[in-house]
Amino acid sequence: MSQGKIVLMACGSFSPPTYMHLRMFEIAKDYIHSLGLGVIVGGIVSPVHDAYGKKDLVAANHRIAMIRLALRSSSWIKVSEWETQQSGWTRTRASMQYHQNTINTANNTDPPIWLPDDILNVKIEDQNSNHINGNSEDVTVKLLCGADLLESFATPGLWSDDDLEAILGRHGIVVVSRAGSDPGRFIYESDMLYKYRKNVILVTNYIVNEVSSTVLRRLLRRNESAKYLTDDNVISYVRQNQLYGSKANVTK
Ligand SMILES: Nc1ncnc2c1ncn2[C@@H]1O[C@H](COP(=O)(O)OP(=O)(O)OP(=O)(O)O)[C@@H](O)[C@H]1O
Ligand SMILES: O=C(O)c1ccc[n+]([C@@H]2O[C@H](COP(=O)([O-])O)[C@@H](O)[C@H]2O)c1
Repeated sequence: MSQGKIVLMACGSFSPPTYMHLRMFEIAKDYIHSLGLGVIVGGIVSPVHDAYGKKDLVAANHRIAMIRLALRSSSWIKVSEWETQQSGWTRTRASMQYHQNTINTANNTDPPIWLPDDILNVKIEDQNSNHINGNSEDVTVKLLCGADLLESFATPGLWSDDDLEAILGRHGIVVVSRAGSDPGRFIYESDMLYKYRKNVILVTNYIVNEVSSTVLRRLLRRNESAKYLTDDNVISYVRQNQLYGSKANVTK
C-alpha cells in the first residue's frame, strides 16, 4: 500500500556524524521503494539544540558544519538548522510538524523535489498549520531512527503520550535495526506501538555496522585513527577544532 510522498527526518545529536547516520537513509529509501510503500522525495538531518544538554554535545555550529561535510556527496539528504535556531530544545513532534508544514506550504510540485536550504529556516509563525493530512499530494514527514531511539519511547517521563500518538498516528516512523535490538518484539510489547503498527516501517539492516558517535569520540580523544568510520573531512574538522579532546596535529 503506497503512502504517497515521504520525507525521512532523522533527529539526534550527531556529535559527531558517523557513516551510519547517513547510511540509514539509503537503507530505508531502498526498502520503501522496493516494497512500493511510498516515494521518498527527500531526507532531513535535524540536529538537536545545544540545550538538550547531552554529554559530549559540541556546539550546534560545529555539528552542522560536520553534517554538511558528510553530506557533500548526497543529492537528496539535507541538514536542517531549524531546531538549533530555536530558543531551547524542541520536541520531535513539533519539529516534524514544522518541517512537514514548511515543505507542504512551499512545495506542491511533482517528485523528485527538494527544497532550497533557506526554506528550512523559515520562522514557525509563518507556517500554515492546516497542511497536515490536507492535500493528498502533500508530503508526509516520517521519523527515521535506529531501534535504540524506538526503545527510548518506553523510558518513563521522556516522551509524552500525546506526542507519540501524533508521531505514530499522523506521521509514522521508519526504524532501522541495530545489533542487539528486537524492534518487532518491542512493538508487540507496547500497546501504543502495537496500536499504530501499520505506521511503523521496520527495516532490517543486513550489513550490520555498529559505528556510533560514542565510538568515534573515544578514538578521537585517544588520538587513534577514526578513518573509514566517518567522512575524512569530518575527522579533519574535529581535529582542526580540537573537538572531543582531540589534538590538531594528528593526521590519521
Ligand atoms: N549504527 C547504527 N545503526 C542504526 N541506527 C543508528 C546507528 N547509529 C545511530 N543510529 C541512529 O541515528 C539517530 C541519531 O543518533 P545519535 O545522534 O544518538 O547517534 P549515536 O551514534 O547513537 O550517538 P551516541 O553514541 O552519542 O549516543 C538515532 O535514531 C540512532 O538510533
Ligand atoms: O520529543 C520528545 O519528547 C523527545 C524525547 C527524547 C528525545 N527526543 C529526541 O531524540 C533525539 C535523541 O538523540 P540522542 O542523541 O540522545 O539519541 C533528539 O533529537 C531529541 O530531541 C525527543
